[in-house]
Amino acid sequence: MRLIIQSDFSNLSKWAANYVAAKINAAKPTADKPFVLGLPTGSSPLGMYKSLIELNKKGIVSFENIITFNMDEYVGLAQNHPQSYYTFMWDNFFNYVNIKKENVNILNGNVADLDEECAAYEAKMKAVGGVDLFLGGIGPDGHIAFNEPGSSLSSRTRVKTLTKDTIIANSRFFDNDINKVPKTSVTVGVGTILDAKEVLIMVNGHNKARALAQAVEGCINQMWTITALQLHEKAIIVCDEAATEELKVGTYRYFKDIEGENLNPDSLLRK
Ligand SMILES: N[C@@H]1[C@@H](O)[C@H](O)[C@@H](COP(=O)(O)O)O[C@@H]1O
Repeated sequence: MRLIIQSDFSNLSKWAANYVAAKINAAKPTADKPFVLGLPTGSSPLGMYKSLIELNKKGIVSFENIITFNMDEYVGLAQNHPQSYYTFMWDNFFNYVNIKKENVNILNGNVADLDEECAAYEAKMKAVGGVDLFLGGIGPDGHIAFNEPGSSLSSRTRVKTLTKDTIIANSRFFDNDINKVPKTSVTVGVGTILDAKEVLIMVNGHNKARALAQAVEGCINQMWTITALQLHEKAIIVCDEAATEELKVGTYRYFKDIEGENLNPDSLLRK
């Protein structure tokens, strides 16, 4: 696993966006050979989406031949609800880049048969050749997508009940009222994420420090589902200084030293 430590959220976001753009450009996607991205919601990826929109406007990266699969969605929230992940994605990213609507995939949490929806999502990912790069954030309890503590590390796309911690954390988007937060979600599994050719996770802020320490220094275990990333052959975590608070000094220095010039976001687009 690589750990890229950036000074702040702005540089973390720029690094992640430049990495994504460089990967897309290196793959030279076409209509017949599209590049497949896995995408998250939440506050962690917001800066990256802004940077990608800028790169797209400047002609540095195109989303014309990109297929996307979002990680998760609430169950029972109308698609046009301001807090649905569908609305989030169109408001914060898709409306501002040259992506084709038919190439966007987001789980529908309003269908009668959610199990069928989840199975079809997995099948579609496979049909397009699998995810090339899965992007993500993590919850303060180390959950990835909505794979809450105790989720199987080989889980696939399915319905998940949200924990009290997540409901409380996400109530900030629902007038701070936990009763308004949906109690269940549909989410890709840990196994689904591990199947991607590459995984890039963004972690920022003090409230993620314990989760980051578990992810990098902890043992692989189902109570911190992000630790499964240690099993992936090409995993990167990009974080800010605030999130490193619980890392050992030696771990922090090790990754700073080993990444050297790679820490400069501009170096990614020069290659
Ligand atoms: N399902 C999402 C996760 O995919 C996300 O990583 C997490 C952290 O959100 P934030 O980035 O806002 O801290 O929130 C939710 O639970």
